[in-house]
Amino acid sequence: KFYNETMAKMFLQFYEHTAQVVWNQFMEATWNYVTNITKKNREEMLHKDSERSQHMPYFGTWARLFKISRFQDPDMKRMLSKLQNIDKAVTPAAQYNMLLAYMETTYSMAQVCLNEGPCLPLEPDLEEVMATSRDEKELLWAWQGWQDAVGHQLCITFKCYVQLSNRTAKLNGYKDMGQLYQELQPLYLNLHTYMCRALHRHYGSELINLRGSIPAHLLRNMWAQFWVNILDLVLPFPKKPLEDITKIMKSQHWKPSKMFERAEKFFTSLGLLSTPPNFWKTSMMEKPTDGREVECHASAWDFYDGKDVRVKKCTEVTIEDLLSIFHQMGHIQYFLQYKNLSVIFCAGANPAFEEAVGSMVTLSASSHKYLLNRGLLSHQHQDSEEEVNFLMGIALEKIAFIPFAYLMDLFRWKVFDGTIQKDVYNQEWWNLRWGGQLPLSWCPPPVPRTEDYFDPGAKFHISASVPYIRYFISLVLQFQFHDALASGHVGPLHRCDSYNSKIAEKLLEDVLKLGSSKPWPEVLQKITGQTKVSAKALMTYFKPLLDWLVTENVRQGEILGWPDFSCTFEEKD
Ligand SMILES: O=C(CCC(O)(O)[C@H](Cc1ccccc1)NC(=O)c1ccccc1)N[C@@H](Cc1ccccc1)C(=O)O
Ligand SMILES: [Zn+2]
Repeated sequence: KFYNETMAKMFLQFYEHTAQVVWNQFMEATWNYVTNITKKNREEMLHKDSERSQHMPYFGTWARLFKISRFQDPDMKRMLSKLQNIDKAVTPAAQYNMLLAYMETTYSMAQVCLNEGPCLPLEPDLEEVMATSRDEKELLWAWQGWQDAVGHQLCITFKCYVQLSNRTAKLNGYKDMGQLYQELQPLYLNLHTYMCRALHRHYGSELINLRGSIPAHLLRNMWAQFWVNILDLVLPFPKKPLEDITKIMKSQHWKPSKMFERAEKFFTSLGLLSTPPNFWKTSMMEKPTDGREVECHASAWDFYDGKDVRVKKCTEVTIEDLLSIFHQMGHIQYFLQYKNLSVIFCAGANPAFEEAVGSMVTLSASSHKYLLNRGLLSHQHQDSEEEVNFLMGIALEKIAFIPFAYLMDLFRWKVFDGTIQKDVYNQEWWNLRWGGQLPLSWCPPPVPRTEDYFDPGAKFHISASVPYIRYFISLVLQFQFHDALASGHVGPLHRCDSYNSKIAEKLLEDVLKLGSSKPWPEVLQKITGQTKVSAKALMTYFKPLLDWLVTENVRQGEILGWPDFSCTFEEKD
């Protein structure tokens, strides 16, 4: 075993230089593929991927020769220990990477064809139908079409992917998630109970059984993960509807570039960094119209050369996409802040931090104050009833998301640890979603689903094998960050807008610059003063809504608690 620090320093510098080149080339090749899906670009990406997959274990093995317990320098110790575990992150098998590419491409290219006439892709067409259609049959057509289009093709492939994955189930980290999930239950349960009654009023009892589930296609989101598009059906005070920001954006002739400029301006208003000039040339901000096939799911890209950062998004002019752009610019801000660190530390304190930075900013950007100042709202003030309506809108995006984000990786961990066998993937997915032992989101499939389909694959992160628990933790974390930044703010948390806040700058800058060079509890403490993720700030934010919901549910004589699972899973006929 080596343990002299000079040797280790040279080793790390050698790793640093080679890793930067390998990662930059891999990102470039992957970018070329996802923004122009062709056979040639796929082969080039897979070639660079295999180089990356070999580079990691090679240095991982070498790093294990160092006895880090003998070292003094904490950064050196942390770098070497990260390197010693680096090859666990990638599966070298080439056919594994080919499967991944195939699944992700299948998702991105899937379309639903009308009997006679065009075939519709997910973005923007099917998502538009799901978000805006008021015709239950049309919603069902789009929902079923998409599940079948992707689920059918991935059914076999996903089984092979699981076979090849050497992922060990990370159930251990799971226990404290369960604790967080329990903490949020009262909020979710009250919201769900209220939603059932409100939707029952609208759709009638043939579609909504009063004490239980809401069919997945009625929530106006392809995955029933956000319910904000049915706000008009469940508005607590219907006489005081919220202004339609998408309509206002369109009437003001917003363009995608303006949406990106506004998001960037928010970060610079906090004294954070602006994007480099090439960002505006190299990013893909709209779906190409030259016939290229692209992967539309939004993402932010770091090319590990300290200057090339990009966003890829098929932007539509809607408030949902504006907030999504804030989320992407949060990733970009992290890239810019940690760019001078060793490539080993060029990541967020943990994956949930990466997701929480941008989402935290959307909390300010969704505030009445920010939108009013930006000319996106005209009503000067909100009375208490309008405030409840506002909080309902945010809750349909953030609270409805809780069970979905929780079960996405609960499902995958059960698949990887063998609890869920491959002959019942689809049935177990739907059981988790609306039946079973955990009170989850109760959104059953509107039509019977069989094992000829793999419906989880209809969600990007399953097809692209992107972990999801990061979004569940980010949901709690973003409110904790928002609350920390609001420390100078007077008034309720949901009215806080950190735009131009100098306190925010102080808190955020030091933290983002740390990348993953420090243990995340230490980083959390720097922002919030606590070392634990806590749902307290989230519950404070929604307190006025929860009070209203409890009163309303009691008034309606609701019996809280699990609905009767009268509708059992339809056996395959
Ligand atoms: O998927 C996203 C946004 C895309 C992303 O920014 O999280 C993206 C996902 C992705 C895409 C391709 C490969 C890997 C991950 N993540 C990034 O662009 C990213 C993440 C970490 C570091 C750098 C970039 N949001 C989730 C959940 C969500 C999050 C926030 C608000 C609403 C909804 C969803 O839509 O279901
Ligand atoms: Zn993200």
